[in-house]
Amino acid sequence: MINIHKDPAELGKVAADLFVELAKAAIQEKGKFTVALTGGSSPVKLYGLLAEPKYKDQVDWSKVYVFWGDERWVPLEDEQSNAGMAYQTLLNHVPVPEENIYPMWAAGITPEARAAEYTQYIKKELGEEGIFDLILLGMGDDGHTASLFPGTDVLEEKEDWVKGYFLESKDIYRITLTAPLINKAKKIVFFVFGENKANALYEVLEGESNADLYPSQLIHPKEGELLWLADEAAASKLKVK
Ligand SMILES: O=C(O)[C@H](O)[C@@H](O)[C@H](O)[C@H](O)COP(=O)(O)O
Repeated sequence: MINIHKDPAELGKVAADLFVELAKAAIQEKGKFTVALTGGSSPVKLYGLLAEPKYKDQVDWSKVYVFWGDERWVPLEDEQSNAGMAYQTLLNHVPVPEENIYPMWAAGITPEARAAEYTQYIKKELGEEGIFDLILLGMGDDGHTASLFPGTDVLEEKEDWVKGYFLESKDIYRITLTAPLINKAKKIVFFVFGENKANALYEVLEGESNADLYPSQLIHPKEGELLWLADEAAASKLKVK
């Protein structure tokens, strides 16, 4: 399903309401809410809103467990760090216990080994099923999502939940949840803003199926729900709205 809104500010509010609603429901149902955050610029508005009293005060943050969909392999202080951005905009401003937060990057370990460790953290908090309550995703103008980039081997992954690998096109190590894990989630929400995403959004949703070229096509929850939140600019090439 796709929801198209005027601009990113409006979409931020829709996403913040949804986050609060899902968190409350999960906490009421099973005593915890598990979420994988996205990096990039798209979620910044959402994180800022969630840190405001209007939203913050509605969530029992002691029962929120925070993971990431992907990370650039840099320390948290680096301006490229997805976790660093989430701390600055959200996590430093809400009472979520530090032990509930699982950044992907860690010192003194390879991205590949960290991927195996991260899988264990997911199992510890989510159980062997690995079903996130919510996974937030962005999409690049090349159709990548998380660190599932066009033409990379990680797109073929069928078993592992987390992978660390060297991304030649960006000259950096990445660590990412894989499509098989993401697709187990109860709810997956994509944020897509801006005219530069219009072509990729059209190709992913209405173009021919080619997940090697447009990896966001790999995202189809098995039993959960998929929601695309787009602004008018990103949705401008879609035929079905
Ligand atoms: O670490 C990353 O690079 C991301 O998680 C990536 O998948 C991102 O979500 C998209 O590139 C969209 O980025 P923007 O929101 O900045 O357009």
